Order: sequence, then C-alpha cells, then structure tokens
Amino acid sequence: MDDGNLETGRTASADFVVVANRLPVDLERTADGSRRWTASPGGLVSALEPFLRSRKGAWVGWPGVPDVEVEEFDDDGLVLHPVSLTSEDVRDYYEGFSNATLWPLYHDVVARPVFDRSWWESYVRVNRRFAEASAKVAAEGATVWIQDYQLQLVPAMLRELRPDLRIGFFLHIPFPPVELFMQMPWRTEIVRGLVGADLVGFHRPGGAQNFLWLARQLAGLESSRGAVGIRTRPGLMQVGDRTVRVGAFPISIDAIGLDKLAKTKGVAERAAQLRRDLGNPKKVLLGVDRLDYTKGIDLRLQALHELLHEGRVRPEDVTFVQLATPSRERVEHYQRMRGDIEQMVGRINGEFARVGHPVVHYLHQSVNRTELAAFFSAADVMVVTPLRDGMNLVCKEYVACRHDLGGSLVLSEFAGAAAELTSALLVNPHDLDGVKNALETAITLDPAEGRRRMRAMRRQVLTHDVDRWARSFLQALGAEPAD
Ligand SMILES: O=P(O)(O)OC[C@H]1O[C@H](O[C@H]2O[C@H](CO)[C@@H](O)[C@H](O)[C@H]2O)[C@H](O)[C@@H](O)[C@@H]1O
Ligand SMILES: O=c1ccn([C@@H]2O[C@H](COP(=O)(O)OP(=O)(O)O)[C@@H](O)[C@H]2O)c(=O)[nH]1
Repeated sequence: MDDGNLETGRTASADFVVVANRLPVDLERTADGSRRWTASPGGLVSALEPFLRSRKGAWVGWPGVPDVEVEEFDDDGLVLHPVSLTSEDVRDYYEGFSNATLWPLYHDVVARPVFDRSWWESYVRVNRRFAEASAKVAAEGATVWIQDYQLQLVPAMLRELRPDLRIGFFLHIPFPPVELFMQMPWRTEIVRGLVGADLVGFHRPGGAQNFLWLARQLAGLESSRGAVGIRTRPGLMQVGDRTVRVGAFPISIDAIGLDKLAKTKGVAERAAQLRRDLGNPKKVLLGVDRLDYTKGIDLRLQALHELLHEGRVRPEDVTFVQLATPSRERVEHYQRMRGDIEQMVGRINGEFARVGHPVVHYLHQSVNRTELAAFFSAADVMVVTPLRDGMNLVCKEYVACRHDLGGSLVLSEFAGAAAELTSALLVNPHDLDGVKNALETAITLDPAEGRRRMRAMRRQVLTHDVDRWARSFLQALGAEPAD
C-alpha cells in the first residue's frame, strides 16, 4: 500500500470504533527516505481487519513507528485515526510495561516480568491519550470496542469522558491465574480500568472466571459465581448502577475466505513450487510464528534435533521450514531468544544438512496471506508448540487451507485453540519426549487417520469463524440484534 490510496484530512464521527494499540497498517520509512504503509504483524489485526472493513467503522491506533504525526485518513472506506507515540512512549509503554511486564506475566511468567514504576506511569499516560482520541472519534451513543492488554485502563478513562458510549473490551492474550495476577503492583488499578467497559471478553471461560474472582477480591465488586459459558452465560458484576458482563468468546479467522484462497490455482501451483524448491522431501514440517519466546520455537527445534540424533527421523526424509516474523526486536528477551534459535538452526544444519539440502529453512521475514496459504498447503505437518498462547490463529489457518484433508497438526495444549481443535495431535510443550513422539506420529500418520482428524477440525473452524466471534461479542454487548 502507498500513500496514493489514502484519503487524508477527514473528520470522523463514527458509530462503531475499534481501539487497538496498532493500526491495521504500519508506517515504514524506506531507505530512500520515502514512507509506505505495510500490513501490521500479529493475529489481532488479521482477525479484526476483515471484520471491520465489512462494516465501515473507524480504527484508533498507533502507526507502528515513534515520533510521527499522521493525520486521520481513509483507507478504502475504513477511517484510520493515528495516535502518536514518542520514542520514550514506545520504550516505556510498549516495549516496557506492555511487553516486558504484562506480556510475560499474563503468559504464565515463562519469562520474568519487570515491574518498573516509570513504565507504569507511561502506561497510564498513553492509555489516557488513547481514551481521549477515542472520545473524539466516536459519535453520540456509538459502540467502542477496545482491544487487548496494552489498553486495559482505557475503558474506565473513556467512560469518564463519554458516559453516552457503549464500551466493550476484549483481551487477546490469556488472562493469568489469580496467583500470578496478584504479583502486579497495580493490580487494583487494572481491574478498575477494565470494569469501565459494559462487557469484558476473554478467549476462555477460565480467564473470565479468574477476572470475576479478582474483581471481588481487589475492587470489592459484587459478582455472579456460576460457571461462565462459551459465548453464552456471561458472568455479571455490579459496578455502581451499571451491570458489567464478563464472558468467553474464542476468536477465529476468515475461514471461508482462506478456504477459497487455498483452492485457487495460483496457491496450488505455488505450493507445488515450494515443495520442488525444498527438494521434494518426503515430509515438509512447518512452523509459522512471530519470533516470540512464548511460541516454543526453540523446543520444537530441540525435539527435531533429538529425533535426528536418535535416527528416528532421517535428514534426507524431512525438511523443516520455520517462518519467523520479526517482533519486538528491542526487548531484551526477544533478542536473547533470537540468538538461541538461530544458533540451534545452525547446529542442526551443521550436523545433518547436505550440500544444497539444509534440514531447517529459517526465514526471519513476514510473508503475505497468499504465500502463507501456499506454505500451509505444502506442509505435511504443522507444528504449533507455544508454552502459552491466547488463541493462536495460525493453526486454524492451516486447517482452513487443507480442503484436501491432507496434513496433520501438532498443537500445544496451552494454546487457546487446543480447546476447539481436539482432533489435533495435542502435546504438552514442557514434555520434550511427548513433543518428539507427537512429531514422529505426525510424520508417520496413517493417511485415513489423518483425514479423519482433519475433517473434524475443519468442521469446527469453518463453522466458527471470525464473523461469528465478533457477532457473538457484539450481541452480548447489546450492540447487535440476537440471531
Ligand atoms: O503488535 P505486536 O506487539 O507486534 O504483536 C502482535 C500481536 O500479538 C498478540 O496477538 C494475540 O492475538 C491473537 C488474536 O486474538 C491471538 O491468536 C494470539 O494468541 C495473541 O498472542 C497481541 O495480543 C496483539 O495485541 C499484538 O498486536
Ligand atoms: O509471515 C507471516 C506470519 C504470520 N502471519 C499472520 O500472523 C498471524 C499470527 O496470529 P497468531 O494468533 O497465530 O499469533 P500472534 O502473532 O497474534 O501472537 C496469523 O494471522 C498469520 O497468518 C502473517 O501474515 N505472515
């Protein structure tokens, strides 16, 4: 996308507003000093962008680079309202509090969270800026849907500025067990920020249940104690004269769109080309992740290394492709993990590759949707082994692309998607022998058994798409009529 497609300078007054840390597009400065817009990384954007485009709302978010002022603009009918962040905001609010405090704390402390008071102050300031921007964009009585852990204070701040709005909040990452959340020095402030919404949504009922408990303990709020259902039976909480709903809404993908894309001649040809380029191995294994320490890329490489060592897998039979989207590159944990992973790739290839035939192809790059559909179509085994993941859209995308019922999915029990894709080969990523066994099973799986599993997973993914997710959330918020 370039600036030519974008109509700038319009004033928005939108009835439906999404607020997320990132806009769906990132501003990129190229080497020759010009600027262009590219697709933003991550599942939040892939899920919400097609949905919002279909209903012509406004999107409030950061354009992805510090220290730029960009005017509100129209991107093919979607009004984008940029919120500027300074370099200090990016360091303290985004890389600091969001990604070195909240991210590890909410992902089961797989890395140690840093609690820094100046980061917290920056988080409060930037959340206020987002609340003010949203208050400006939303029309009288509009629905505003706030997204994710970077903006947990925005619901209450926005309600104070604009009591006329209908406010929803959805958390895309796991909500942690209460014992872990209690470590947070600003735990009560965060709970009070979230209950500013009319509906607080999580991927899983467990997250909703944890939140209800914490709101009772930390904010003294009266709340229901019954089990929260999936898309139904939300918990209820009394906040002054308002009733706040707390529910579980597992996110999904544009399944029909991807199914269609994977059936095109172009994707099928590209998939065949990819297999040829890889040297037509018997089995292609694939990993697709942001380069994030929660994704368990290191442990799948370790499992492969051991299988090769033990002779359970022959290097001439398998090729492993790891697509790793660059992510949060200035955060220390991410830098360390990248070094470790690249060392492991080098080690496996050093020991098992032949000239012209690496065992592991590692691409530290992002690829587009069509190319990704070709990779999914080409892969015999999709390996998804996060230590913890809110949902994980990649595994659902793989399933949506396998109209041929080919391929098998190795999936971590600790991804939100595992509760829905129960016919995957489920693994505990902390159990390396279990991961090795599952990889071996997937490589040698009887095709009829593979088809049976894939059919069941496709039934689930194709009937539970992102549109259903968004509709069920907005219906529970009262922003959309019930079916
Ligand atoms: O914006 P970044 O810091 O570059 O990170 C990208 C996004 O990562 C996270 O995605 C999550 O949302 C997915 C969709 O619900 C879900 O499947 C996945 O499990 C989550 O990790 C993050 O939550 C987003 O805010 C980021 O934009
Ligand atoms: O090279 C890539 C790698 C990933 N993705 C997309 O990035 C999203 C990743 O979402 P997921 O929920 O799996 O994880 P997240 O990165 O949000 O934690 C998926 O929609 C992928 O299709 C992409 O467009 N290009």
